[in-house]
Amino acid sequence: MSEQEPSSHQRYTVTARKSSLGDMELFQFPLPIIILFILFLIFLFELLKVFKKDDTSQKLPPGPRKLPLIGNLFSLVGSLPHRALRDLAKKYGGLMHLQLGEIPAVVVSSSRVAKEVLKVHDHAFSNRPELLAVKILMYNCIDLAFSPYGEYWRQMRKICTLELLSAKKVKSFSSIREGEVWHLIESVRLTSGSVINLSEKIYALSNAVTRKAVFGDRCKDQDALIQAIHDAISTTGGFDVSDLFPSFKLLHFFCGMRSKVEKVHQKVDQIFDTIIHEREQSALRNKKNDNDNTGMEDLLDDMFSGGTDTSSTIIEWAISEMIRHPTVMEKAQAELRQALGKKKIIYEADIRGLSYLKLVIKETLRLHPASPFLPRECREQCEIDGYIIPKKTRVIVNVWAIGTDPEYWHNAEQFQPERFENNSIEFTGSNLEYIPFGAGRRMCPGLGFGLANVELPLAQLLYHFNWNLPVGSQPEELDMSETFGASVGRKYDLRLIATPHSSFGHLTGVGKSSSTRDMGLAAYRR
Ligand code: HEM
Repeated sequence: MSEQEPSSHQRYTVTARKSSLGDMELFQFPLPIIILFILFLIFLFELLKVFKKDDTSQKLPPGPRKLPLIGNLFSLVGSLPHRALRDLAKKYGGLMHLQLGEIPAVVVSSSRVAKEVLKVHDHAFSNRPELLAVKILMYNCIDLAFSPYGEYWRQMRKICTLELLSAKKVKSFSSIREGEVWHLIESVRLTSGSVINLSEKIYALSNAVTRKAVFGDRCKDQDALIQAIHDAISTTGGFDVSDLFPSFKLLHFFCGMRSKVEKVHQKVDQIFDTIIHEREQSALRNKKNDNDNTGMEDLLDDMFSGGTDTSSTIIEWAISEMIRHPTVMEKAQAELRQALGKKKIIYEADIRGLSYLKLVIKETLRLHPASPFLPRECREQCEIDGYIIPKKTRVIVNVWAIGTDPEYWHNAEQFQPERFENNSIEFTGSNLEYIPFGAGRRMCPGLGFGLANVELPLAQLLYHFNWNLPVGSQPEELDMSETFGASVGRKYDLRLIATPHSSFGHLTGVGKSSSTRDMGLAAYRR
């Protein structure tokens, strides 16, 4: 051993002395610095976990880098979710992985991947995500739209498609639609050239049709119920704090979502109680009279909440687009006025053969799908495009992004109904580049009813009136901003001036003379 080298005993003593010196120095740091240091270590640890996860889960679809706790939520700030997700998809592709708060999600933004999800692996993606608002409002998700995939859902769906929403049933409501549209036309005509809030009128029409189809004239609280359903729907967009951080119960409390939904639920619940009571009484009376005409109707209550907002939203967007594209409006009006001549009363059968009107509706549904997302959840681990989608991943099919994908659509964001001329693209779920009603097992069963609620009002509004913006506004100035909920509607109400079409002299005076008016309504009540 050389003189300079310490003995093993000396080495031990030096080390021990160093470490005891270190301890002393540590305890000399002020407490806040130590706390900050510990917090920093925790943050670092979390960050490493995220990177490590990214390393080990290479088979997840690509996506932007996730931050601890909030994941990719910051990427959604600043624009509406369907637009923000489309912009992200431009960078990361048609299948993208995101972490939305606590929720792992994949976003589908191309028709090719949509085909994989909604057709090839439809079975694996046929669940719905569990949303707080839906859980509270729909008595723990027992409704058709949000019930988990399984036997219960299958039975409900069968009854609904075969009995409640069959073509025969939809047709049986035609006199309700015809009568209510007559009321709308009358009320617009009476505004005689002043600016009207057309959004309100269209919404009231959809409510009235829904209300009458569901309750007839029996429910006392119809208006309150429809309003409550509207409020309820606005809470089910799926991007609320409570849906992105389901286990942070305290956060739900502070954000007020739970109490808001519970209030709406209480209102709906009270009204349903009254309806059930009334129906029990009526069933008893029917039983006494040996008259069994009850049956399916109770299920309708649950079903029709989907019908009101969607139909009115589509009519609003169709007219907005036509205001911005006057040549389209003129073409649609010319078709109607040519086909209907000078008919006073218009029935659904009269507009069945109109082709341009259908193109206008199709194009509106492409640019403004009432539901911009199909909300799904993965029931079992699945492989798509070589990537793994773990079980329970939330799946967001961006219907709007797919419908405006420039790879499939020429001038994708322009309103051109002619694009549907001479091609076989339909919204029945077989063309995956165009899915406003969804596709696969959970596709919308209310397609027929929904379209019937759009076609007749739109046709009559165009047939009877010419439409203009308030004086001084140019068509291209019409604000087309959107607002996000379960459906994407206009942010600002549509205010227009209606001028009765000049060649309809027969309409002038209708309404002033009650006998003419009654004649019209009687025709609908045939
Ligand atoms: C024209 C208006 C409508 C549009 C654009 C529309 C759109 C949609 C969409 C995109 C879905 C999700 C489909 C999927 O996940 O693949 C859906 C589901 C559904 N829609 Fe509609 N809908 C409309 C009208 C209606 C009407 C009038 C009703 C009922 C009277 C209705 C009842 C339902 C139900 C019950 C579901 C859930 C089906 C299930 O999960 O099995 N919809 N709708």
